[in-house]
Amino acid sequence: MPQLDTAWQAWLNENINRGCSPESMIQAMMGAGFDQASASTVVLQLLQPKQVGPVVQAPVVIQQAPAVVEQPKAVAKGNYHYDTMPIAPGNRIDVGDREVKVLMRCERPQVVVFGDVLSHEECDEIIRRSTHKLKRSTTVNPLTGKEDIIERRTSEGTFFNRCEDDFIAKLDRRIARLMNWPMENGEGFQILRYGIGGEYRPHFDYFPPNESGSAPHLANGGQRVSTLVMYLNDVEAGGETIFPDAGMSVAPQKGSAAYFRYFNDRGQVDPMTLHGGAPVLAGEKWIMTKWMRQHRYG
Ligand SMILES: O=C(O)CCC(=O)C(=O)O
Ligand SMILES: [Fe+2]
Repeated sequence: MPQLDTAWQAWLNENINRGCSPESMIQAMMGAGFDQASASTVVLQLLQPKQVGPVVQAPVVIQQAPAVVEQPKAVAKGNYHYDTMPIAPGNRIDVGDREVKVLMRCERPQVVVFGDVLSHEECDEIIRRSTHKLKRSTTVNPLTGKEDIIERRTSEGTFFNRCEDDFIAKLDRRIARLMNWPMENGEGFQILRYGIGGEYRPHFDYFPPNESGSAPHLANGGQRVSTLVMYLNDVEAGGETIFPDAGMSVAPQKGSAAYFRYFNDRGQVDPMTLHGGAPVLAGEKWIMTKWMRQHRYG
């Protein structure tokens, strides 16, 4: 049976935050080799935030929080200090095996839109490698063995561990170079698929400062610093990445990506990076996300 390591922990937290049904998460874990009892216990415990005592003891937390956890500082909108982004200047960025186009830069909040981050073949390959993992998330309730009445999930996801094989390692190297941040500070790639009506409600990618639930996350790698959302297909209608407070949206285009940065050198987090995935109106939407941390992750 696989270990409930930090990658699984991150996966569970992301899916819970996105409102995925417990059945789909348990099913996905069973598909990856966990037995039903372990998967159900972990998922159901995590869904009971009030029971802080026993949940904190749950086996998913494999890292002890260091004595002093760096606390990112929450600042009011407008008080975030915009220091220099690590992204290289210019209209094109050499990332070693490819030239990425810069399509748009915004300074407040810090958002950059890139073209040609992934080739169409690479996008297809990522989807091909993910599809069978997602298929395991069916609507059969593993607790009862019966088909659940479908309450439409708004997205389904899977993960690739950092550098898990040559293909992923090549992408990891390229993305680290583009984000200009150490590859070792990156979480694994998260893949999401949204069907019609699927959305990701506005949220922050950083762990909320001053909330006890952030401590186990911060203990491994520190705060999230920046995000790269890569679009793996063209969406017929809808599915933009929206920044509601900045009045901005990025339309998904196969091979393009949206970068945003929300953690500065002063340890502040930027509330203007509130963002989400708008509902898919026609077709489907596939993305691959990379989150970079302050320190080495994993
Ligand atoms: O679906 C999108 O465009 C946004 C995805 C997102 O916010 C994330 O993966 O953290
Ligand atoms: Fe996000």
